[in-house]
Amino acid sequence: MQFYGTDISSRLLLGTAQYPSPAILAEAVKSSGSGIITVSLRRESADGSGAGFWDGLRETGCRILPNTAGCHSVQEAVTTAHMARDLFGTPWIKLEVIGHSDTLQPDVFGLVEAARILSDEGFQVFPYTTEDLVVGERLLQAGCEVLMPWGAPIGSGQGLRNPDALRAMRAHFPQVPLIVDAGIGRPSDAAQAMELGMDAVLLNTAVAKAGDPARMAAAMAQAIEAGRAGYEADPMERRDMAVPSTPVLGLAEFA
Ligand SMILES: CC(=O)[C@@H](O)[C@H](O)COP(=O)(O)O
Repeated sequence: MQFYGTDISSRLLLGTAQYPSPAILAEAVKSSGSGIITVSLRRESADGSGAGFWDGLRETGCRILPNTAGCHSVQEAVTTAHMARDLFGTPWIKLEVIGHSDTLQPDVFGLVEAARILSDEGFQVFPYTTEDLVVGERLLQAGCEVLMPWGAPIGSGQGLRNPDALRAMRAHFPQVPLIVDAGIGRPSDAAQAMELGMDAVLLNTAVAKAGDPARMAAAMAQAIEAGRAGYEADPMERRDMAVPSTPVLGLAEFA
């Protein structure tokens, strides 16, 4: 599996915010087996006081996917992406343009605009979007080669709110890498996303806020692997009626 031509070692992308300590974050990253971690430039200080934190992230050996979390306008997101490229030396950017402070849902109009600007400038954009197919198409036209539909509002831990729409997305964009981003609460949510045919899952709060983040990170990784294996194994169709699973041949008959 590749994102923008880069081979991906794990289908779990991990967020780095809200951990009780940098040491616990490092432990969680290690036990997740994740090869990609995402970091918010707006949430960490850009004046140099965040430098130790960013150095710690680099030491994990993971590829860094900077994000524009907290940006509410196209201009803010584009400027933040420029800072991220300077700081981390990567063309990758997880693009968030937030449209609503309560739901933290994407402003899909601003998102498409920002995606076009950044793609034209050579960025490889990972857009945090809704499951809307038309928006997905516009993002691809804007230059995105990956889509990141939300599972549920960021930080809510609600699990997949609209699995049917994610299934439709998979069918509509069979060749596009799809990463469910946000709202995962439990390993079963992550497994469900993978069973729907998603290529990867990005999550943060579920691990950072778990009682034992390292253990939860490992559980998420296992769930993602199991869900993917289940998808690839081509599950049986659901049936409306019972169908006996044990043969009746050879049973004794009583007159
Ligand atoms: C870290 C990050 O990028 C978040 O904005 C992301 O969307 C994850 O959401 P959860 O915290 O709900 O997993």
